[in-house]
Amino acid sequence: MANPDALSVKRPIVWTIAGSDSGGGAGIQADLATMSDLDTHACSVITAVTAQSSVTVALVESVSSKMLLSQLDTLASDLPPAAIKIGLLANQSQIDLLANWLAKQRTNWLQLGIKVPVILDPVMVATCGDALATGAGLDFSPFKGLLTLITPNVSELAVLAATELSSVEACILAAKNLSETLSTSVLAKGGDNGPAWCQQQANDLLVCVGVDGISDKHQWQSFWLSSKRVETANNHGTGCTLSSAIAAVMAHGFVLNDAVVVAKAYVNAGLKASYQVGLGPGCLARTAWPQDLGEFPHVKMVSTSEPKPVLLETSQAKASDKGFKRIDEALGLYPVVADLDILETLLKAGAKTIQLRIKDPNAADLEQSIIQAISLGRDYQARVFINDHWQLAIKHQAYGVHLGQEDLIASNLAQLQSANLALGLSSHSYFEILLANQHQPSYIAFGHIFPTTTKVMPSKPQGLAKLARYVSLMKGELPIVAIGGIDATTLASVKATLVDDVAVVRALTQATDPQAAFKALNKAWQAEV
Ligand SMILES: Cc1ncc(COP(=O)(O)OP(=O)(O)O)c(N)n1
Ligand SMILES: Cc1nc(C(=O)O)sc1CCOP(=O)(O)O
Ligand SMILES: [Mg+2]
Repeated sequence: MANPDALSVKRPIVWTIAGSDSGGGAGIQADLATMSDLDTHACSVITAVTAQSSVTVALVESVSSKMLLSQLDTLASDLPPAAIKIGLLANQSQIDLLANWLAKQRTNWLQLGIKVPVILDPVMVATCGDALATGAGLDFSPFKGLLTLITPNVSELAVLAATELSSVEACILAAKNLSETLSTSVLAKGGDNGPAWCQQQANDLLVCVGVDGISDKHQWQSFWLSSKRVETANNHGTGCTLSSAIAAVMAHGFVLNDAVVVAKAYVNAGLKASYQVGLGPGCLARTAWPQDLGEFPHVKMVSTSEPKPVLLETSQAKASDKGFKRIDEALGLYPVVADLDILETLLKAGAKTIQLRIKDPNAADLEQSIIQAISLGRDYQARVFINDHWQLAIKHQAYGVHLGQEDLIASNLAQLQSANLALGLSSHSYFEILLANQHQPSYIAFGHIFPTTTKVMPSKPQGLAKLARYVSLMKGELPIVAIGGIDATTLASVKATLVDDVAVVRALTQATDPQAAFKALNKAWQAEV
């Protein structure tokens, strides 16, 4: 069970609707290789056949409307997609036909309660510089409201926006305008050497529009995703690989923001292992689901006061100065409780880490409760974390503070760090793990693993397969604490993912004998797998 792949029940179906690249590095060929490498079953709808090598596109022939439609209908009846990637559309009539078809299917799927993510890579030119689509300016507006994400590179964005993108601000504006015009999230890719402002490193801009299952604080926001540029000439098929990886990861049930960062890590790893073939740019290698944190991008929310992406050298140096207190002993079974009686009961039962979580900021005896919880922690030599109320935690010198991603924006982390408090941060996705990890907290909580009634969550239950993926990504970096719906019946399966620690609320607070419940659960947690 430690191997996340072993937890995938079956290969979800992903479609690529794109053109054939006879050279094998891009188009349908790159898409199928990527989708298969990322544990999905790939189906193809071919829009055009290209006579293409690494140095030239000799001929492009689009398939007939009849053939395009027949491929779509034939697949839909037997191999319905969990996600769709659209690449080369050879002419305007293909755009119109596909948009019409998608609009009808979308209604059918929605009636069945199915939402199929659609990722459009607006391919216009091959890596060798030759044009692939015919017609001066393709009009993608028929796709309005039908897409989940569009992934133009900076040059394609400039064509779509009919303007030069010579500054960061111009790029942000064009991406936001495109997101409004097509009612979709946008990933504007700065990976190819483009304007001067994006040559130093690879900066992609993600504009989030109505993304399912993410924090309200990230909705409608834009983020810079920055990676060091991988110096290689072998970049043929990078855009195809990225967009098909996004579709494949979404087909596994990850939210859009996660799919984008995983796909970026996949492309970075693929570029590093890329190989020369033919006389022109060679191809990306297929390196399977990324498990190396170093391949993932740095994430920065765009604000009007700080619109520019970070300079990676500087931000990495800063992060290492900023690390929060390391926790030497495992947190273990970590109860999260709302009052002092149960806090003391569980300390008596042997809890060595515990959290006081009082959600009402106007609770009459809030400060007094916090003082007493901290003092009880000292009496029982236990680590007491205070949820949310970081100023009171500093004032009364708690062991640590637990904050959500939403709380991060309103908290002063520098103050917490200089007071030498430990910091736990919540996360609910790869994307939030990256954001949390950039603050170098003492641990990262990840949830909710199973359904919970303790709080209303914007995200879906993550399940064990995702938990195992996050654990394998973060092993050796920081302790990961699993939370949400964990009880005596699920504890063993959570432990089998090799997660470091587990936090529980109801399994203890709603037990008839919380002390006995703690002892039993703790024994099960401490037992060898
Ligand atoms: C260990 C642990 N993990 C997650 C949470 C949730 O924290 P947060 O996202 O701040 O939500 P609230 O608890 O404040 O509702 C937690 N408290 N503890
Ligand atoms: C407080 C909390 N935070 C979560 C997160 O995923 O961030 S899940 C959660 C509730 C956990 O309660 P129970 O153990 O009763 O399911
Ligand atoms: Mg909180």
